[in-house]
Amino acid sequence: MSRKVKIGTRGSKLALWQAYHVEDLLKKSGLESEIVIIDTKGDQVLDVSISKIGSKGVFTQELEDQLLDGRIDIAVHSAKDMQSTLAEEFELIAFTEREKENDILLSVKGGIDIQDSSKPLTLGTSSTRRVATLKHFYPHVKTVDVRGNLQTRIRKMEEGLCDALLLAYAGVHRMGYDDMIAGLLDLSEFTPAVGQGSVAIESAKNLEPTLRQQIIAACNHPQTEFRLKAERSFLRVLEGGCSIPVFALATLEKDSLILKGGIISLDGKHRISLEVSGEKTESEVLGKKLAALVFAAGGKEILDDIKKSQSKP
Ligand SMILES: NCc1[nH]cc(CCC(=O)O)c1CC(=O)O
Repeated sequence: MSRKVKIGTRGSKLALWQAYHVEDLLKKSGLESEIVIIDTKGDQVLDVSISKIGSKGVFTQELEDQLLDGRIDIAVHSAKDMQSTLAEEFELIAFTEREKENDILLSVKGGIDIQDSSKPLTLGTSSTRRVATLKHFYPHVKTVDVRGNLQTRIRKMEEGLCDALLLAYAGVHRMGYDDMIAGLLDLSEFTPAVGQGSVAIESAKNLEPTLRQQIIAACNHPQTEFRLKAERSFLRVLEGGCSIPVFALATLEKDSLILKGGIISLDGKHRISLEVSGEKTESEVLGKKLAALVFAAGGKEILDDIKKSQSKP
């Protein structure tokens, strides 16, 4: 019998759900675990835009410190919140089975239809990708910035800040708000953020090899891993932090992987979305290939413009 796996997680409700999910997967494989809640800088400054405090590692730094000194064995994250490039000492060892990767509309009132441009509609979101996507496909829709956890956002919506929230299905489903879902958005328009819908397990590279292997066997979903590796390889080239409207979605058809992805200008005017396909075992190569195509098609200019506008005070 091996020792208890120490699972590090942030303390938000979504993070805890994810940690319990990993705990369940470990348990099914006969691995005991305990959950260690770790407060991160990102948790302390929820009312400040993440792009203002610098997105790099605000939700991961404290977890990584504890991975390094062995206070925890693994850290559990929403895969989509993970930077595309980790520091040398760390790696993502497993990706849990992805759930529906769509964005959705969440509302307490009926009759929410983004197609209907005859009625005013205000959506709450704080994602640059979602705002830019709306500007591109649904310019009649107004957006309002809404932050905080799901419960807080729902309260703000109920207070009248917006008609509906635009969110990831995964988080809404995990928090048990399925019955408030007013519509699933089309993947070809609202192509999700890289990794959306899967939980990533991070470890230090010096984690004991047998334990590492047991955790992978218990938690990793190989199909999801192929998909996320392709998407993350694409993101790595685009260096898209969470404040850049980059999107990608890989799907598998038997052994071939289809990777769609691109970038949108902040004003929604320019949207580049391309597709590559090949063997699933070539996922990382496919990600780089797609990135090169997107850059060549004008993505480089869009990215440079966004970076320029965001570096202004
Ligand atoms: N951006 C924050 C975030 N990070 C992970 C999720 C949901 C879970 C997931 O997509 O895996 C969310 C909420 C959202 O985007 O609506």
